[in-house]
This record gives sequence, structure tokens and C-alpha cells, in this order.
Amino acid sequence: MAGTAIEIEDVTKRFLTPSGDVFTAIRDVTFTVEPGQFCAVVGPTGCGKSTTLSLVSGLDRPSEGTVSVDGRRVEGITDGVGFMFQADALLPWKTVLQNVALGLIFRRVPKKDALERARDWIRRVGLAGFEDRYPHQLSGGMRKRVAMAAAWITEPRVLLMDEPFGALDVQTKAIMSTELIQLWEASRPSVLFITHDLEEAIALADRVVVMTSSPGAVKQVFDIDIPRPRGSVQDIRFGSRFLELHHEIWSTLRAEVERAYARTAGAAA
Ligand SMILES: Nc1ncnc2c1ncn2[C@@H]1O[C@H](COP(=O)(O)OP(=O)(O)OP(=O)(O)O)[C@@H](O)[C@H]1O
Repeated sequence: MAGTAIEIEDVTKRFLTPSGDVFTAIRDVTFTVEPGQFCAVVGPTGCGKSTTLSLVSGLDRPSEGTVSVDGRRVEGITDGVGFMFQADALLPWKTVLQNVALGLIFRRVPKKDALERARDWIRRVGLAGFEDRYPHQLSGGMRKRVAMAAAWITEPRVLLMDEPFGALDVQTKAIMSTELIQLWEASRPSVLFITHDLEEAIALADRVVVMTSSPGAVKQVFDIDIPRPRGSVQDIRFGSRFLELHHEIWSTLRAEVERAYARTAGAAA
């Protein structure tokens, strides 16, 4: 399941506001996620990160420009694309086993095979013994593991993630991030990962795209040359190259965060 390229070219997205005005969320956004690359997008709140992701997912269409996956223009939900969002997309009335198997059952894999593969994925994410639990009987970190197994079981070539660990406490987030890189390093789907957290972006990604404050445009793209396998996310953060990159990228991102903050603070005054 090698990853495939994601190409975003000159993409602008406008929305019609409830008062009938046209609002430009992102403007002339161009960047590429190479096959098998882990690309993180950072930027201040409201700069259009989630909007960009929804255009790649096919849930929404650009007003101008094109989005392609594997050389084909995205015109709807694309096969081979998996998702993970901040809110768990687990069905509360289904067990862990049934939730993990769901993607295969939707793809008409025979039930016996689907359940067998689901058991294997549940074991890989460290939840063996919890197959018959329901989502409300799990901790936040365990629910994320179920979501990760459910996303990975279909062997996606592209994985779209929007702050998947945003709601977790700091320690659980670090553990889950380390598990995510291990899974990704083993199979290398192309990943587009949206986050507020620059440390998380540098620790995980090969490429970090910094967006400007609204309307979002690409401010700068950084290649992250920290070698792989990277090991534990907690340890990566103390490496000298990590600290250099953090300093460099933060000096670019900071002005945008401050601009976005000044705008909202101004609006609140
Ligand atoms: N359907 C919509 N209709 C109108 N405006 C929208 C719509 N969806 C998003 N927007 C606006 O587009 C802008 C970008 O939103 P988006 O959610 O993409 O930002 P973001 O960078 O992901 O923000 P955050 O980091 O806070 O999650 C925001 O001002 C938002 O209000």
C-alpha cells in the first residue's frame, strides 16, 4: 500500500456567509505531498487548514484551481483515502471489533475475513482483550487507538488527519503520536496532517507547510531532515536539529499567529 501524490494547485475557496457576503477562506494555495510523504500543515486559527483538507477529501470543491490525488482530479470521495479527525468517528452502538471491521464490511470483504483482520489490527494497536467493549467503555486514548485501527485496516494510500490527537492530554498525545509514526513508517501512505501544534508537526512530518493568517495562503514550505526511524516523539523534541527547525519555523509562523490574534482581539474589543 504505497502512498500516492496529493497535488493542490492554485486553489481558492470562497464561501457565501449567512449575510450574503463572499468570504475567501483560502487563496491561491499550491503545494504537493509526494508519494509516501508525511506532510503537516500549520497556521493560525481560521486560516483555512480544515478547508484545505476537506477539498482533498472530496467533501467540498474548490472555487478555483485543482486538487488531484494520484494524478486524478478530486471530484468526490476518492477510493483509497482514509480519515482521522479530532472527534472520534466511532459508532457508539457497535463494539470495538465491529467498529474496526466496518471499513472492510462496507467494501464487501466477507464478514469472517473482516473480523479476523480487525482482531489483528486491534492487537497491533495494543487493544487485545477489548474487542467486545463499546466506545463509551474506553478512555480517550483507547478510542483513538480504535480509530487508528479503523483507518489503517483498509490500507489507505492517502490518510487525511485533522488534529486527530487534539483532544488528548499531553502524555497520551505523545504516546499516540509515536504509535502513529511507527504505523506510518511500516507502510508509508501519503499523509496530510493538520495541526495547531508546531512541535507535533516537526516531530512527525517530512514536510511542514506554514499558512498565512486568513485568507490562508502558503507562506513557506520546510523540509524536515530529521532522520527516520525517529523513535519516541518525546525524545525527538530534545534533538539539536529539532530545536533548530523549531526556531526557524516558529519565526515564520509567529507573525501569522500574532496577526490572527490581533484581528480577533480587535473584533472582541
Ligand atoms: N461552510 C462555511 N461557510 C462559511 N465560512 C466557512 C465555512 N467553512 C469554513 N468557513 C470559514 O473559513 C475560514 C477557515 O476555516 P477553517 O476551519 O478551514 O480554518 P482552520 O485553519 O482549520 O481553523 P482552526 O485552526 O481554528 O480549526 C474560517 O473563517 C471559517 O469561519
